[in-house]
Amino acid sequence: MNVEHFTTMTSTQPSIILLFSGKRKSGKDYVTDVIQKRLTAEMCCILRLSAPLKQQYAKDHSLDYEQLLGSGQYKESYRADMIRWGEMKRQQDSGFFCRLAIKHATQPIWIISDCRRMSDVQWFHEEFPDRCICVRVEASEQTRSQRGWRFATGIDDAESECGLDEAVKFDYIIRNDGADDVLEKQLEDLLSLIKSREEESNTLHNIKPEK
Ligand SMILES: Nc1ncnc2c1ncn2[C@@H]1O[C@H](COP(=O)(O)OP(=O)(O)OP(=O)(O)O)[C@@H](O)[C@H]1O
Ligand SMILES: C[C@@](O)(CCOP(=O)(O)O)CC(=O)O
Repeated sequence: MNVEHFTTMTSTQPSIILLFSGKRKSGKDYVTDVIQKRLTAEMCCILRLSAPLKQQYAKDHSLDYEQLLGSGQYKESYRADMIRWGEMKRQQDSGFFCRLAIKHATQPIWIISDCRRMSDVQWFHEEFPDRCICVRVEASEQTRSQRGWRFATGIDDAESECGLDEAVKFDYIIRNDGADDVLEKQLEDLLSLIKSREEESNTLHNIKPEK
């Protein structure tokens, strides 16, 4: 699908928010990067709830923020402690990282690439009613293992990984087991869904496209 199909909005509010979730190494970053490229960085930004978390955690613990953002072993060795640290903050204020993550966003389409908890999904639905699309990225355990995933007790069986396994109705589920043509077809379908929801949302919120 061409980017011209999507409108440039004059509003400072987003017209659509894609709430992405998925297990470790399901390919959330990979898939969201491809979608952003299709929509262009002018139209669409990727926001990570874990970015402000990792930034503050890196500062407090004298760690390399860039490596915590990456997909390598460095991040994994701090994951359990980052989860603990983040949950302490969330207990005081469940929207803490959501608010920080969206602070500087100006594009009309937002991708939240790492929703993990019901409180994340609820926060966005409450703050931005009628603008959210819930997308799940799934890959088999075999595929995830090939990408470096190993089951870790206390991580893969905890809320950070399982908080959205039930009780969320996903608007779209992407199977990402590595076949390019299969992924491509699903991305086409998702882009069509985004376009139609964007039109509905703009009508509902009376947002006018730029001339
Ligand atoms: N469809 C794909 N084709 C090729 N490589 C892929 C695909 N999906 C994911 N990968 C690769 O698998 C690895 C894990 O993907 P990614 O970092 O996107 O997963 P993630 O769900 O964001 O993981 P985590 O949250 O555990 O860091 C990366 O090296 C990525 O490039
Ligand atoms: C600490 C944590 O934010 C790490 C997320 O890292 P990533 O999205 O897998 O790159 C997970 C969590 O918030 O429970």
